[in-house]
Amino acid sequence: MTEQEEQLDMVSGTLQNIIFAASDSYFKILSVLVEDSTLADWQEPEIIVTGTFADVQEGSVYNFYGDLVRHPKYGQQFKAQRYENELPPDENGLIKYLASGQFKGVGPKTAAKIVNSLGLNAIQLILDDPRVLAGMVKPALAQNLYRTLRLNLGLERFFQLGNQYGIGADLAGKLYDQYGDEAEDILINHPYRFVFEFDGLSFKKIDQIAQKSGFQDNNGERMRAAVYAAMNALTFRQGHTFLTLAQLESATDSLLRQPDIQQSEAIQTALDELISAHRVVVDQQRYYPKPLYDAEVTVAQQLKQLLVSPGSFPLNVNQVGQHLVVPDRIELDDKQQQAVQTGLASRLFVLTGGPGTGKTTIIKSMVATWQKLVQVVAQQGSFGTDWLKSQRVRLASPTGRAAKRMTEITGYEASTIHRLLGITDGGEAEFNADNPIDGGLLIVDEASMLDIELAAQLLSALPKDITLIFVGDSDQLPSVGPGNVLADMLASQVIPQVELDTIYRQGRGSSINALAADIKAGYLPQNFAANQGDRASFMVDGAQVPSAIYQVLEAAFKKGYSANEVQILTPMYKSEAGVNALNLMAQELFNPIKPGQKSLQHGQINFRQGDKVLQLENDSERDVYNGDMGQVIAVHYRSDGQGHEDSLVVDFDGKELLYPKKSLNQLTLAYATTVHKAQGNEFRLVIMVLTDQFYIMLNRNLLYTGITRAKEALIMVGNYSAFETAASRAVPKRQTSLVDRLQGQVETTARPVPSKEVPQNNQPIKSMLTETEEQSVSAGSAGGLNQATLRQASQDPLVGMLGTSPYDFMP
Ligand SMILES: Nc1ncnc2c1ncn2[C@@H]1O[C@H](COP(=O)(O)OP(=O)(O)OP(=O)(O)O)[C@@H](O)[C@H]1O
Repeated sequence: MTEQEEQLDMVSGTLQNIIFAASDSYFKILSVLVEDSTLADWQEPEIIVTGTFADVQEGSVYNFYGDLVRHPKYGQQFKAQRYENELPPDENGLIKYLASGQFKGVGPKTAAKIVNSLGLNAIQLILDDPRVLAGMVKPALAQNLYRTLRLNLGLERFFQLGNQYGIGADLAGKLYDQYGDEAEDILINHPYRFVFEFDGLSFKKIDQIAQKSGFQDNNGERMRAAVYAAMNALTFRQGHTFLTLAQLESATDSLLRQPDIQQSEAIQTALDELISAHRVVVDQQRYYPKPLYDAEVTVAQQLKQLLVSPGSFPLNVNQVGQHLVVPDRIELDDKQQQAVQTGLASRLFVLTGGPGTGKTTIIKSMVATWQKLVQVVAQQGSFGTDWLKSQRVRLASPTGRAAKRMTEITGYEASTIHRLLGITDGGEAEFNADNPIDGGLLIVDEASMLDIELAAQLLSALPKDITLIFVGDSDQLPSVGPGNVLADMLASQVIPQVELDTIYRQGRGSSINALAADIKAGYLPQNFAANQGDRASFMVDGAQVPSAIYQVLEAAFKKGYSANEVQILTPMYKSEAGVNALNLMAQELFNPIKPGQKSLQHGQINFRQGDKVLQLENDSERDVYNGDMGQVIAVHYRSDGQGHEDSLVVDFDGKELLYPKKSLNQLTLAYATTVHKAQGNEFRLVIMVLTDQFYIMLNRNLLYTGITRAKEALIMVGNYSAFETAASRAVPKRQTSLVDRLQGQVETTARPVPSKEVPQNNQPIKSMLTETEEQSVSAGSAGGLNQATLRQASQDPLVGMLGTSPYDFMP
């Protein structure tokens, strides 16, 4: 017992009633009839006990260890940190317990036989090894008794064991869920297995557990686990799909923190063993975690297959051009037109370009043109409605917000990639190679956010003859997970691609796009400090940054901007200019607590109605994903009779979700977020904060991604030197082999397509369009920007909407 434990109070009593049992954890609220306790001034016959409990039985006696706490609404209750099932203290009691009916097939006679033979310690002995029952009862009965005892007592025993190893009940519950009866054996004898199989325990923690069990530093299991853990940590931190031997050695060294001369040899041995066990793949001296290797190979193979697929109705670029549909009476420029034509004439295509260059316009045009082509082909080929359905348009994006925007713009249903593939939270996808999705055209927007594993899942689940188009800005931050899919596809030059580079956005937001272009080129423009119609910079010294941000925020608030329209972006969570501090500052301004208002406290955050919040985890069942933003629309208290627990109701773009208090770790305030979390989102006003404090985080892609989230106005606050450093510093390169694989030896008939050339590849085997059809060409022709298009652009509904300028935000 630790010193801390000795200070815990104890309550012993009969469990009367389980008031609440959470469905997704072992958290329970119990009503207990007190028989004994160390609580000095507890006089009541009953006490409420809360905590993490296994399959506790009403009517059984338990000892609870913990503290008496005062709940703001429910008064005093006992918060248990651990507990034990008090087993009957004498042989008669034990016989009664075993014969109580809980254990099928065990009557008073059998129970007496067991207790007489095994003594008072019978239950422990059976749990340790059910073979002690041999000869006493039939094997089937012995198995059944053992299983029921395990179910009733195994988890409790594991909770206690976990406690000895410093593992909290929550984590112990998760381990037990994953491993069941085996959990105990693994924890004691093979703890390093958790590194490979269990998500939620760090190597350091596992190492501590193993040390308690007597594992030596040079143990082989330990070395293999250390190499693998170091490999995973580094690939995920840096976004690499593979590491060099030197990188791996140094990462393992720093994880073990005991570099000595033997280390390098031990690492090499561990690595060889990991390779034999198919946990690590080595290919041309590049060391990959197996899942990343498999994903990369799958992506390369699938992309190459698409490149040579004939498609369901092959067309050449001219035929597409003749049926081009351009919405909004815009005249596409040459590159834009080339994008639509090449995109739809190829089976695989990548469209890239900065903000305001027309990517969305092209998606709209592609969808409309595709619909038209499908109609024409259906008529010519006398295809029925089934064929038409099979050619339907699918739209997807890595984030919910971007998918919603695609729907609004195209009028077609768009979804997250997770939803498109039916990916559950365990990572299993409903759609895969054996059960592909349907559709003739799939457009994936915000493709810069696609990591190698999600890309592999997506590509594996596509029909072989689909037309696949990726759209994204390769200068934005790469995906959070490993891989560099969009940039690699572009760099490979084997996939038809077009880069749009003329910025069309007029009015508000246009000088932001020009600034983005300069930053992309690696520098801040001369006019950086000079305020423009839609952007301003507010450069101050480090200590003044928070008050400068406050002034800008206050001005935005007074100008009538709602919290949803303003977004503060900053690189990190900590520090006074970090996400956490700025969120509290903005909350006080935009949504201060009112006297008597309901609220829920979680950590440092006090959530209340009206708060802008951010989802931090993927929850595919409820279709809400890491990075989605919503608004708290209600706070419910249990004491009001509303549900079993205090909870929040959050509205995510029309979808209302309930968050019981225990799941509030899935949410945080969203007035300020990191740039990473804001990827795929756009806001009317962005306040971009960079200071020298964030030096290690500063790079071009971060700044570029941050400022291009601003649709109308941008205020930059911080140190000039920080902005300058960010603009000048290229993002660290991710180590991947996708470019090599795409350019590799696998046969492909596709040839690289330089962006300036409209390719004549994918020539149809037999055109399905007749001459007459081809002549009945509709809208759209190549050409530059004319007066009509300029008028169109200036009618952008966002232009001049607020009648404010960044000058209004200056103190
Ligand atoms: N060829 C063109 N002629 C005139 N206006 C155009 C042309 N192409 C696009 N535009 C206009 O430019 C603006 C920006 O285009 P669009 O939204 O398609 O760009 P984007 O690349 O998707 O930008 P973002 O990524 O910032 O959303 C729109 O108002 C659009 O109507």
